[in-house]
Amino acid sequence: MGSAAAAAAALPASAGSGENLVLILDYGSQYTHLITRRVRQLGVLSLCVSGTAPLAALESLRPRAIVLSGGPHSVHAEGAPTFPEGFLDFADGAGAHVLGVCYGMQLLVQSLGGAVEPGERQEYGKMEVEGTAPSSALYGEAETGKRQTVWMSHGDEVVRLPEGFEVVARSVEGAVAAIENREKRFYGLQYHPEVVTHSPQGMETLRRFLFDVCGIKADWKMQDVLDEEIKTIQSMVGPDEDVICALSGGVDSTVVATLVHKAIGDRLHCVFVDNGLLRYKERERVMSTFESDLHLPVTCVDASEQFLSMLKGIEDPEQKRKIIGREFIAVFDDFAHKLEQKVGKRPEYLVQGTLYPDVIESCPPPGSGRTHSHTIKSHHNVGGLPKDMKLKLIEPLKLLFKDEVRKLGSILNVPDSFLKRHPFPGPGLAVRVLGDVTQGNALDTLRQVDDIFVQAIKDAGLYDKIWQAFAVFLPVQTVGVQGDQRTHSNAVVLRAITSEDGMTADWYYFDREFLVDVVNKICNNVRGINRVCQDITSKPPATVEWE
Ligand SMILES: Nc1ncnc2c1ncn2[C@@H]1O[C@H](COP(=O)(O)OP(=O)(O)OP(=O)(O)O)[C@@H](O)[C@H]1O
Ligand SMILES: O=c1[nH]c(=O)c2[nH+]cn([C@@H]3O[C@H](COP(=O)(O)O)[C@@H](O)[C@H]3O)c2[nH]1
Ligand SMILES: NC(=O)CC[C@H](N)C(=O)O
Ligand SMILES: [Mg+2]
Repeated sequence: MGSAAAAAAALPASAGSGENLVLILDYGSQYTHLITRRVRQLGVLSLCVSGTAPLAALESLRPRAIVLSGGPHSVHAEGAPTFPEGFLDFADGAGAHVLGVCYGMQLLVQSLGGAVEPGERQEYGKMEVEGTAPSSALYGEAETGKRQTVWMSHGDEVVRLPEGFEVVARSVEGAVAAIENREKRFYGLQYHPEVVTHSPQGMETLRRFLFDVCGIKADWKMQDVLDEEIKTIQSMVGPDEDVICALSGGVDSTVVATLVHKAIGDRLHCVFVDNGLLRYKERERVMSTFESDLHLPVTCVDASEQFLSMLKGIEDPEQKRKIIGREFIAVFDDFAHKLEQKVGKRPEYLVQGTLYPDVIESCPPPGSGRTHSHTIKSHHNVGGLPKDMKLKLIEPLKLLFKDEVRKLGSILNVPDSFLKRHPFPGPGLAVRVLGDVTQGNALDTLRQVDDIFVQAIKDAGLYDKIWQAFAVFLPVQTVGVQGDQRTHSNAVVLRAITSEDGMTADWYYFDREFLVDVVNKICNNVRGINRVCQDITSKPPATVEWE
């Protein structure tokens, strides 16, 4: 998975024939997914695939426009990623428009016979660029001679253009900032238009590229996504077939369950698994709110002993994730068997609330310098799935980001009390108790700390301002003094982040009074904790969860 072929296979019917599809080829920039998001914000479906994917996969997608992302490599470096073989001829033959961003532009220039060299100085951060050509398609005549602020992050620069190209903007330092070969439909930007906070006109440039240059239509709307997904599910699932839905009570599975229920009604059977790794009173909350607020019947399977016994003594984070992925499927298989006995036919499909970031992060594209083909972490519902699984997956949200799922949910009239919930990972507290989850009283201790922290955030009216907040249990004991007694107890960490989609994140800055109050509550109420720390690392370089 994670390859262009997988993306092609997952292409929803709502993507149409590709005539209004934008493909982002990833060369490892930390901003690649931002390009995908900006294009979607303009109402156009965009998909992100590896920049070194085989050409056949791109051909089947038939995109109208292809954006080449930035990347950490120099085009001269050994092993620097390059186009799929035959890419330039394919783009030409298919009439696709190609926009290279930073590394993408440098790769385009070098491949077409121009020259890229290490610049005399590097340009990092905000920079002024000036339009230099009235004929420019990206800027238009009105921008000629005008300056705009843009976000630069490069060491190499274009020193000679390939034949047929024109410089249409330069930085005030004189570096080539934008190029065009309108006849061949090749375009390049040395800066990052997708970083709109620092390139304020970046969105306008992307808009011009998509609509004026490529002639793409903004036809990607959440209502259409919903209608198409419902039709697809209805045609996939036979009229007498029952389907299982893995329901966690989180945003994604709630939206997906509501959507599939709309498609096939009561042939949908939601299963909520108590894996022993849930938060304080989570099971009770899910079971009571689902029937009362959403009118969706749910079966709760208590598999906590099964999960915890398999996790006993396991310290490696990836191993923990794989075990959890496997046990989830074992529970669903078992449920399928029981349902077969009841309804007379074995369910073939399992619905999951898998999102685009789960797929991107579980299976980074090969050649992407950001990850160097490393799996950052196996999300239990993607990379953690067993290879021999029998149930086939229905994952209608697989191409959506979290905020897009929230929009879809509101079209489906899912109440805000579900849609505004902070994300909670399927492996649950197992990725928040570092090391062996069964150590001592760790899980119960963490449940109490987490509940105090999140409740304090709600009481302070901060819940909706924060994207995700939780506590982490450290297998570390430190010395403290409580009630005049020496203690040697565990430390916990509080983590609260802001984010758009969980792919990048910043830490949330609490007032001193808030923190003082929370730390007091934790140390006074939770036995076995005498030290509280706050995680002030963004993503990157950290990830959101600790494991
Ligand atoms: N305890 C659980 N029981 C059944 N299915 C689960 C459970 N936890 C996770 N899943 C399945 O795994 C999928 C991915 O989990 P994930 O946490 O990303 O999504 P979510 O729980 O639906 O939403 P959120 O990210 O808001 O928590 C879920 O959509 C659901 O299908
Ligand atoms: O369902 C899930 N299964 C998983 O295995 C998993 N791992 C991380 N997360 C959630 O994903 C977002 C990004 O987290 P990371 O920066 O830790 O990868 C954050 O919102 C995390 O809580 C998961 N969700
Ligand atoms: N941000 C980028 O794409 C950088 C491209 C290349 N690594 C350079 O430094 O010029
Ligand atoms: Mg969840």
